[in-house]
Amino acid sequence: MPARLSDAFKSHPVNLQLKHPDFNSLHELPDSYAWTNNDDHYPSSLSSFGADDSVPVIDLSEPNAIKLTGHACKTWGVFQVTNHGIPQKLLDDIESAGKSLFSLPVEQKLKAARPPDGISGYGFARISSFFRKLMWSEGFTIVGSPVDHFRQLWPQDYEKFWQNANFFTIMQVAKELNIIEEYEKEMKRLAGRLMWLMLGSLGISTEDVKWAGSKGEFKGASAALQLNSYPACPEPDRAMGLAAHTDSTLLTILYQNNTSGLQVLRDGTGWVTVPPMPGALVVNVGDLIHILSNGVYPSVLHRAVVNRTQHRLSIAYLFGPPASIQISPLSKLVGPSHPPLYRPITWNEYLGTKAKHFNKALSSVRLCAPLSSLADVNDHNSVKVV
Ligand SMILES: C=C1C[C@]23C[C@H]1CC[C@H]2[C@@]12CCC[C@@](C)(C(=O)O1)[C@H]2[C@@H]3C(=O)O
Ligand SMILES: O=C(O)CCC(=O)C(=O)O
Ligand SMILES: [Fe+2]
Repeated sequence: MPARLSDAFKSHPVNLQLKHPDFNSLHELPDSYAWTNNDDHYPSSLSSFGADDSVPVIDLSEPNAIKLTGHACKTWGVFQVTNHGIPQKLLDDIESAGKSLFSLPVEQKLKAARPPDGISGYGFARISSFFRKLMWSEGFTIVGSPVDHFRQLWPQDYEKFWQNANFFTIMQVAKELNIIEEYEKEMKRLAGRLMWLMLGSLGISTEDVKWAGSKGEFKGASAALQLNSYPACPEPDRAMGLAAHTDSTLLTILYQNNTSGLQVLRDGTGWVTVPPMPGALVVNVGDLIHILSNGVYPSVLHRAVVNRTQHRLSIAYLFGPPASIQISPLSKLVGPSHPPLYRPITWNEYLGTKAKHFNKALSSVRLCAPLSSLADVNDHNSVKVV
């Protein structure tokens, strides 16, 4: 049987069974949440106010969207998209569904805690184990059908729930499960479209990517939905919502509510805020596009900061290939003058590598170490970007 995404961490369990706090009851920042510059692997304070250095916004209905996408991937690794075809109603609905999940009592959420060797469930971000300090956030990871999740995450409650709940509650939960399902379906379609804008701009066509299917529809693709909640924080300048990382995906589509917090690290500039734009979605280049493109489209280092007054919510659709397909630099992009820089690796194997090496994961699959004089500035893991 081919490997499934949900098995990715079976051989790399991570123990994060720390009790999650009730953030709303904390009126000052506990020491365990107070970050200093030394606690992050990357510079934390450099903030950019440059008005002309802002993340590209691409209107997907424009005829030159493909060119703009290629340029954004090469120079930023992140862009926002408008006219993407996801109905505003669905974005509003998924935001409400996310809010209602996070507003459950802590004990209820902890019943759905992600097991150490699992991918799905409630808890701190997986990468938390690489830091001495805790992040000011909580998350739900959903892989596959939300109905199966409901059953798996709250097994004791599942049968009882359908037997005892009143009509209104049942309708409410059914509606939320439906919204998550619909959101996953729409995101998958958009992810496929974005993949072809990215690959197309590199001169790659559907025949070049066998696992994309004959119509390039990425039928066997896998994905995870990550709901992130960042409660208002009494001392935002000393806290970290989600520490700097690149996504272990092909690409990530992120919806953020109207509160800013997402920042990307830009060479020579520092941390640049990706401002929330009503109706727009953020697209990140992940490590697997970095590999497929042989480093031409570098994955983007990003993080989430928090604020004093507003609760922030983000929903990331983490899109990847079928879990057991080998990903390697596309043959059209390699040749005598462009040797392949990365060895073939499956998504599951890469997730395991990330669980083990975190920000050294990409360089650990690199074939030839860059000479210091030819340092690959696109590889965050070999060169510190300051
Ligand atoms: C498919 C994925 C991608 C994961 C692991 C697994 C499920 C959850 C994803 C995230 C979501 C939050 C940031 C991150 C860094 C984390 O800690 O969990 C992501 C990670 C990755 O991109 O590496
Ligand atoms: O909350 C955000 O803006 C970032 C979330 C993120 O980076 C992730 O879920 O991978
Ligand atoms: Fe991310």
